[in-house]
Amino acid sequence: MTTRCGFVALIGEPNAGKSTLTNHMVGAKVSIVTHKVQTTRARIRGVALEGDSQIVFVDTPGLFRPRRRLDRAMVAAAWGGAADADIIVLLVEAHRGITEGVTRILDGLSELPKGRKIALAINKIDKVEAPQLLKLTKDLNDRFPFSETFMISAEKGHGTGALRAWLAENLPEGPWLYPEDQIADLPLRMIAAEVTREKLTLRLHQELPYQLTVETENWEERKDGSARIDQVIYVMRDGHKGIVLGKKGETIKAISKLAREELEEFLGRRIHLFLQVKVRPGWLEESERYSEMGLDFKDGN
Ligand SMILES: Nc1nc2c(ncn2[C@@H]2O[C@H](COP(=O)(O)OP(=O)(O)OP(=O)(O)O)[C@@H](O)[C@H]2O)c(=O)[nH]1
Repeated sequence: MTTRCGFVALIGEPNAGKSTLTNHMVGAKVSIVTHKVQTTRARIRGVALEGDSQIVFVDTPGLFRPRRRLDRAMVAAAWGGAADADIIVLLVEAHRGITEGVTRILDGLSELPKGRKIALAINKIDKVEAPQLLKLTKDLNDRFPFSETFMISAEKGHGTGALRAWLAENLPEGPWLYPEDQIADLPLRMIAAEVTREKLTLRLHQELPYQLTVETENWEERKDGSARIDQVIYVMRDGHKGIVLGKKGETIKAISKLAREELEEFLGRRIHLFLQVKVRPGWLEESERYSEMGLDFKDGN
């Protein structure tokens, strides 16, 4: 049997639907989907199997205009991820069309070395009528020579099968990166951290959630079928620690409960979740943290 395997980078503006598409393709909730933009901080991968192909999805952070240093690292990571991938898929929102952000991404694509397959996926087609969709398809293809165009609804699953099949056929021949029986376990620690970060984000609406990170430090399988998961929530300042903990620890308790419930549902078994809050001043500026968060595409592959 000839196997195929490779990386597929999903790029697009914030909210284009990259996480939704990854989740749909992989069939598990690997990255969080919220209405807030720029939630995808870590480089979360999902692995999909299609026939003899193993498709490793790279869910890049949004390509937006960088401000702080971390933002710049994210944009660089997104382009780095795209440049290293075997196939790039640009997601454009059907109803928003060619925005300034899309124009910037098209310019960026033109600067990448030639020869790589770059597909266009027009997403959220459920929001537009056919004539508008056809015009956008033509306009985008006039601007960039895409290998292929797909019209999809990541949320409803329309057209995603065709995209997946095309990706599977176009990846390079080679051995699978992940043994079949390990695929399910692969991103679990990351998923668990993302679930907790999602609950924190939803609970603490202000600026704060963007200034914290969650790491799964320990994962212990227990004989009774349950699992113990230890996580650390890193914040920037002592004051933030107080906010995350809440009065008499009420906030962290509520977050822990919500995260545990979602994990139990996702994993289908009992979970003992232990959260700790630690202050790590200036982590936003610590460059070594970026690679730990998976922001350097070349690290840890
Ligand atoms: N109507 C419609 N909504 C969609 C579709 N795909 C995604 N969405 C919605 O669009 C929003 C953004 O989707 P995400 O998957 O979080 O977008 P993203 O590109 O990962 O965003 P960032 O992580 O911020 O870069 C969510 O509210 C999704 O439910 C679609 O096909 N149709």
